[in-house]
Amino acid sequence: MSAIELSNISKQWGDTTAVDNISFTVDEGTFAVLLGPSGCGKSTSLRMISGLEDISAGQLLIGGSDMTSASPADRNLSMVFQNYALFPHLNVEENILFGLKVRKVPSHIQSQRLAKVAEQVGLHNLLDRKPAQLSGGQRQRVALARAIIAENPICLMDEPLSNLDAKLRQIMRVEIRALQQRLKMTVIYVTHDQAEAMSMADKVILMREGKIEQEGTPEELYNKPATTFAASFIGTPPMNLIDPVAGAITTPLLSYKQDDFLIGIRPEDITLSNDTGLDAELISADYLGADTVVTALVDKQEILVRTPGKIRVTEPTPTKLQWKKEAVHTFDRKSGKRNDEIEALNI
Ligand SMILES: Nc1ncnc2c1ncn2[C@@H]1O[C@H](COP(=O)(O)OP(=O)(O)OP(=O)(O)O)[C@@H](O)[C@H]1O
Repeated sequence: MSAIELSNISKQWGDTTAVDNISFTVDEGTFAVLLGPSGCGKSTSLRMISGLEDISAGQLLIGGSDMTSASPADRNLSMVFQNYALFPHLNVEENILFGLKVRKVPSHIQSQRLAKVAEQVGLHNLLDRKPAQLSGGQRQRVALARAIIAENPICLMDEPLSNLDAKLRQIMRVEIRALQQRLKMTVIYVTHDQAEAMSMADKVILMREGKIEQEGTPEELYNKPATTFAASFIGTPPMNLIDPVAGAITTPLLSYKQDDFLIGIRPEDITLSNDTGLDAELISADYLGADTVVTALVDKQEILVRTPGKIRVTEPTPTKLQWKKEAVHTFDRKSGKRNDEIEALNI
């Protein structure tokens, strides 16, 4: 039985359809990420699961029970928000215990759980502090502690790391994932950051304009993007989408019906060569430390190549691009859908 099951869920505001007939399941103990660009309906979907927003159509099951119209309190979910929603006048301990006090949980149980949770999230030395006396990461931990202490099996998180700097975000990603695995929580986590989704998720649900574009493991989305949208949303830099018949690309990249297809090749799957390959011109380089992302021009199409070490490009430099046949993805030009029937050729 799935922990959460959405069937044909929609959200309508007047003429606006924010969420359009989506269905997915999240198994117990799974870390699921709702991923997609701004405005695609991630937060609305999460808020419908939490009960903070009504469901316009469809059915929501939590632990097998119909919760489509249940009140938020009856759903037994915890929630962590982007702004943490801490009470400024309460100290860390009072913030963490707030929900248990409201529910009149006996005080000896409150103390036991507080000691355990404060240790788990590393707040045991800061229980007397007010939120204003904490760093961003510490505030985030208080919000997490408050969600965990409720001991609800399911936790919903809406962009919980977006107020933190890049370094702390990376640390907290690892912490949240480790905590989720240790406590065997079921998590649904909203983000627009594909790197966050790739590093944390068991299952990614990629949304676009209120619909689900693709769902699967991070590896599935990376290795077999179902559409050009998924291909260009996952990966940094994203997959190159190349028009094989534009301008001077006369090399036969595809075996037939070339003009119906686009080919996709990830920057990390292309190598630069002096001998053989597709003629190109290097026009710029972006040095990242361990590697360099160079921009190569083939006719008028820019193709990004991730190459090890440091490369400098001071003037347009001729080169050749090579890739393996297995690295080529093919997509229908009109629908944008992946089509593995098309045979790509080696370069
Ligand atoms: N209360 C509302 N009334 C009308 N439209 C709304 C309301 N809330 C959200 N929307 C619209 O619904 C769509 C989805 O919004 P939602 O906040 O779910 O997107 P999101 O993917 O979470 O975006 P972001 O990453 O920017 O938070 C957007 O077009 C938004 O403008």
